[in-house]
Amino acid sequence: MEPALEKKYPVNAKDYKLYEEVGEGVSATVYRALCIPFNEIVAVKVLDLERCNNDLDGIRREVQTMSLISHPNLLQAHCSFTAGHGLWVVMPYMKGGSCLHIMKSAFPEGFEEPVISSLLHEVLKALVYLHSHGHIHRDVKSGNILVNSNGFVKLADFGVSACMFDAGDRQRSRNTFVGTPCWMAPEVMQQLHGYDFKADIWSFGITALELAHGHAPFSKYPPMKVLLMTLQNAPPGLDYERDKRFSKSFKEMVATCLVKDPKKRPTAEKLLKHPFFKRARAANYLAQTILEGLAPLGDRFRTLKAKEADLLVQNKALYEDKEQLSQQEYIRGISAWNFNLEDLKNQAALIQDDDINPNAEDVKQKQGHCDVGIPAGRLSPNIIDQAKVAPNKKDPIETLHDLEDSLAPFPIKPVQALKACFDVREVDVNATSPNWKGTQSDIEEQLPTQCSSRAIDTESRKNEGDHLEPSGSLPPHAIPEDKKLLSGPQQSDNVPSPEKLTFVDVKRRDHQQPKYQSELHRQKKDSDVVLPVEDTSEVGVVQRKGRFQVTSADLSAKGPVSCLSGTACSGSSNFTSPNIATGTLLPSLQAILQQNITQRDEIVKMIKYVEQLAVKPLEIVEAGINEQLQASPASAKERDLQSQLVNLQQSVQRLDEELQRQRTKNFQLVKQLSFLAKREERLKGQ
Ligand SMILES: Nc1ncnc2c1ncn2[C@@H]1O[C@H](COP(=O)(O)OP(=O)(O)OP(=O)(O)O)[C@@H](O)[C@H]1O
Repeated sequence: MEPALEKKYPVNAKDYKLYEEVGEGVSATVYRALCIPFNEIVAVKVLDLERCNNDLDGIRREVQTMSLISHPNLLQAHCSFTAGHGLWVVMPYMKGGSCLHIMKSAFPEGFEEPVISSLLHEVLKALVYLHSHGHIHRDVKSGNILVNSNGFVKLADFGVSACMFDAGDRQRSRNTFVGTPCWMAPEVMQQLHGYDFKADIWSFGITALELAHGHAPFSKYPPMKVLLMTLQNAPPGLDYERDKRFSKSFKEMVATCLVKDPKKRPTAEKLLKHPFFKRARAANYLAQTILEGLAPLGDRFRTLKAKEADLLVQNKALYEDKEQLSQQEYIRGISAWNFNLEDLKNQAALIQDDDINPNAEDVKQKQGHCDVGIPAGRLSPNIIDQAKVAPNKKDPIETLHDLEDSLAPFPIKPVQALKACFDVREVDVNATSPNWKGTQSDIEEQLPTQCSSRAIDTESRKNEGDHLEPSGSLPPHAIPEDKKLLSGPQQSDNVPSPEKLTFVDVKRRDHQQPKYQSELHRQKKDSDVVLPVEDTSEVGVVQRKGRFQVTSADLSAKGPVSCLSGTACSGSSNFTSPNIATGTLLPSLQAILQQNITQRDEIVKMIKYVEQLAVKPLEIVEAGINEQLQASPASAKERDLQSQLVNLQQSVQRLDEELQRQRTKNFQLVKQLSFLAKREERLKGQ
């Protein structure tokens, strides 16, 4: 441990004198500062708790991780404390700043290979340490690689790191969508099985390209487009004309990291043995090569900020263009993707015909070559065609459809991935729909059971605030029957298809309605597919996250809701209405009851199956977690199994909840049936 870290740094703001700004992130500003009692220059990262969007869990995680880790290549916090509505994190001052800032100031075309090797070698050592201690960094990028005045390299920013062995919320957070789109591994975007430390290896590969070119692949595109391109295109690599200057071993090293199948990526430990890192040189080499002649960090930061401002002024006409904004965020090295509706609207509007094409260079270089994620042969003709000819302009929803088709080889539907990107969660329709409340509609409340079952089957389902509910999906390979059980007509109506989704800014609805209607919504509204926002109110809300909801047209209170295939199941049916003949209702109710019983049986079967699979290994895992944290790192397979087991555990819990729900519904239906039967008898008697 470095001697400075053993000192007890004061935990009071008055003991620090803040100087100039040296960095800025999504929720934090970093200052050069003086620790007065020690007369020592430090960096103070001030996190604005109000700007953090209630992500206190994330902040806690960052501070916790920063103070627990201890490795020469990881930026460890000296201390942290709250001051006003800010959280101050005191850390060593890294005078050189981030590699991103160094590149932006002096190496716009990227670094030379020995520099890259030296930088990445240090980062890799940090990753080996983190992974062996059960952490995934999740935000590896040049903006988070800091260099001090002696050329020592430290990986920083644990704002989005996660612990792989954690139980509970933190474990579940591995199923969340965090990081920076350009550096984000496809499996993180896909959100199916969660992800593991191999996601860092992908980001490491992207960082290598960033250091080689001066920018990350796709960095000029808005996040939505980056998502599409990462999922659709072959992985980026060092195979362009301009990359001729790089060695074969560098190209190979990058290629091994940027494989879409995470299992095929090497571990950090294995990667460290790659011949490319034999070129790594000592810290003083870096100091001489990349730091010499650089202006002080504060000045560089100011210049970059001024450039950014200029860019904004110069592109006034394009001010609304998210590509510009995205670029500026990139220049600042900002990690998070800001999920607000305006972003969504602009991003959707930006997806044009050429947006989902691999760029010309890509096509030239990569046709016929596509990595394990989407083998070229398995690419839908759609994508291949797009690569060859310029298609007609399509609306964003159509584009999503195309994407859905073209991603058929992926185990997850892109809409699900996009839902994760939009960070919306599903809520129980019955609970939120005022039209399904009240005594008169008690029966109705019970009827659309299928509509709400989807709400349970989502991994983006979270409580408000920082608690995540159990992630939903069962590993398909673990339970082959799950497809059989959860697919088919019963499922189809539960899944809001892209054209049924409307993004609604709840908070702004009342006073900014015309402004916030997204392109997605407007276009569909025009074609009468989606209810006008005015009509949606709370009805049909299937997802909600913070102030955002996703509504489904099918859940309209005004129209009938076909929840069961071919079965009458109207959300607006009124059982007390004299217009409805009980004779026609009874068969329907009986059919629904039958469906419920069948479904319940399936769920019970599934629970049993999952329990059988899960119980024993889970005991072993629980007992072993502590050992693993201390002992040598588990193998990739072990980690994979652990991850699957946790998923299974969560699935059991989820299914159990669903079973309870179904039981209650069954009970109500039986009651209703007997009530109707009696009524019919009474009517016959009259
Ligand atoms: N200890 C440090 N010494 C010098 N500069 C620093 C230090 N820590 C951070 N910086 C600079 O401040 C920038 C923002 O810091 P940081 O990434 O930790 O903030 P953040 O809000 O977590 O940002 P993001 O989430 O966008 O990565 C960094 O990119 C880096 O340039």
